[in-house]
This record gives sequence, structure tokens and C-alpha cells, in this order.
Amino acid sequence: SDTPGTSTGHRQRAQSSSKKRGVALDVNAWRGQCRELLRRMLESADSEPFRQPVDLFAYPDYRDIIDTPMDLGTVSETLAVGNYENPVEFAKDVRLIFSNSKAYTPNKKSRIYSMTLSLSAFFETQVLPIISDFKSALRNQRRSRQHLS
Ligand SMILES: COCCNC(=O)N1CCN(C(=O)c2ccco2)CC1
Repeated sequence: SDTPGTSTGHRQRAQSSSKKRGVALDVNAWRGQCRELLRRMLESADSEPFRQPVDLFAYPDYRDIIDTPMDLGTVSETLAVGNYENPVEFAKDVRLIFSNSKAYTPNKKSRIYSMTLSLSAFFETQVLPIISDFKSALRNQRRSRQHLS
């Protein structure tokens, strides 16, 4: 229950504080969060077919069907060298891995495709808060910069 008689008054808000609603709105937090999400995906057995590019000698028709190959190793490298500007770009590449698998699979009961389904279900639950926290941080940053202009 509220402490009786407490007044909120005119609390001084530290200018530099970017904390709102208890969430540290850090526009750069997404990168470490995505790196950690990738690490957890790579430790899962379900990611085994998706850690490296597809072997075109093992799957000679792969490029007849798939225009833009993608794999978790490539995503990790792109993230590490700073070539994603935000978590939405990162998620787009990871989702490409799953859509490629769905497009290539000869049937929906294939073992590798079933691994895609469980890995993507895990990914989507984990990436959602990373993207929404980033978008909040961006709104907060623009709001605080706007009053400076
Ligand atoms: C050990 O991993 C080597 C690289 N990966 C690889 O060769 N793959 C993964 C991608 N892929 C499929 O998504 C698929 C769907 C149905 C059958 O395959 C084709 C096979």
C-alpha cells in the first residue's frame, strides 16, 4: 500500500538518466543481447545444420531454389564486425535462415526442417523483447534530443 502522506512533489529528474519505467533504455544494448541469443542458439543441437553455409556439393540443386543463402555463422560474423545497424536487420537475416529451409525442404516432415521449426520458435520468443526495448530506447532518445533542438 502507498505510504500515507508522501507527495511526489517536483522530483528532480537527472538530465542524463535514460531510465524510464525501470527499464534502462540503452540504444546499444541490443548488440550484446543478440550476441547472447546467437550463443544460446548455437549451443542447441537444433542449430547444427544452420551453423555454416550449405554444402553445395551435398545439395547441388540448393541455389536453383534458394537465392540468398544464410547461416548462423555468417550472422555472427556480420554482428561482430558491426554490420547490423539495429536488431531488426539482425532478425531479418536469422529469419532468412528459416525461410530458406522451409523453401528448400522436400516435405514438411524432413528432420532438418523440423529443427528449423523449433529453433525459430525459440528465436521469435527471445528476439521480441530485444526489438521492443530497442524501439523504446530510440523513442526515448529522440524525445530527449527533440527538446534540445
Ligand atoms: C551440417 O550442416 C552443413 C550445412 N547445412 C546444410 O547442408 N543444410 C542446412 C540447410 N538445409 C535445409 O534447410 C534443408 C531442409 C530440408 C533438407 O535440408 C540443407 C542442408
